[in-house]
Amino acid sequence: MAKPVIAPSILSADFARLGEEVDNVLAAGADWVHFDVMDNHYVPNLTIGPMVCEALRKHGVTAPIDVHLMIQPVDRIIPDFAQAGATTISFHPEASEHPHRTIQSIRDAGCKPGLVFNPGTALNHLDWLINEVDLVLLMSVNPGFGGQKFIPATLDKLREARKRIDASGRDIRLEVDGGIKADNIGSVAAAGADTFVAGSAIFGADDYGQVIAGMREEIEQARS
Ligand SMILES: O=C(CO)[C@H](O)[C@H](O)COP(=O)(O)O
Repeated sequence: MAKPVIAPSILSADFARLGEEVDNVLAAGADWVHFDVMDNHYVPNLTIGPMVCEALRKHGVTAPIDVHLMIQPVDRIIPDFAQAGATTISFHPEASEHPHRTIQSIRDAGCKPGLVFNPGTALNHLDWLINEVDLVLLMSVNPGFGGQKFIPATLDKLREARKRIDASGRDIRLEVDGGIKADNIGSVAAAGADTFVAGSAIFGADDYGQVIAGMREEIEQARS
């Protein structure tokens, strides 16, 4: 099983102090920075774009920046995010007219492509795209807002995604996002996730390091 990755979602960070918040969460043991891009069209909320990603790189962030596009259309912003320093770029296949082409353009831009599935979206897009992606992200809440409750049916979906990834024989991360806390991260790890996005559980705590360490312990226990 791949090394667990904890990716705090900056959606729940204090945007007035974003650079400092990201520095603090990485110093507290986070592996990646999860970067939620919302357009008030594909999802009913509006957040941040490539300029903020570039600003984090200029600030000195060297950790992987895991961009989750909740936007429609998808394609035209990809080169800008690559230029801005994105590491992975994930998108919702139903938001792209040509998901295979979108994946190709993410790779051509020098980033790792990922596919994202909403709670109500079947995994069928993996049938013909699993060999093209480096990451599969299952949403465990409906996208658009932090601080929502984890949807338990995600556990069965994670098991299904894990089977498909293992059968592919490829090195693909299985990421989960939405309502992840220390008290459910063990069950999502046991269901096959290896990459864990958490926003409010981390940025809402006084001690980021304590929450991240607690999450790691739960993951290790679930794997042992
Ligand atoms: O993509 C998202 C919402 O669309 C967020 O990353 C996600 O909800 C994380 O926040 P929390 O851990 O508070 O649920």
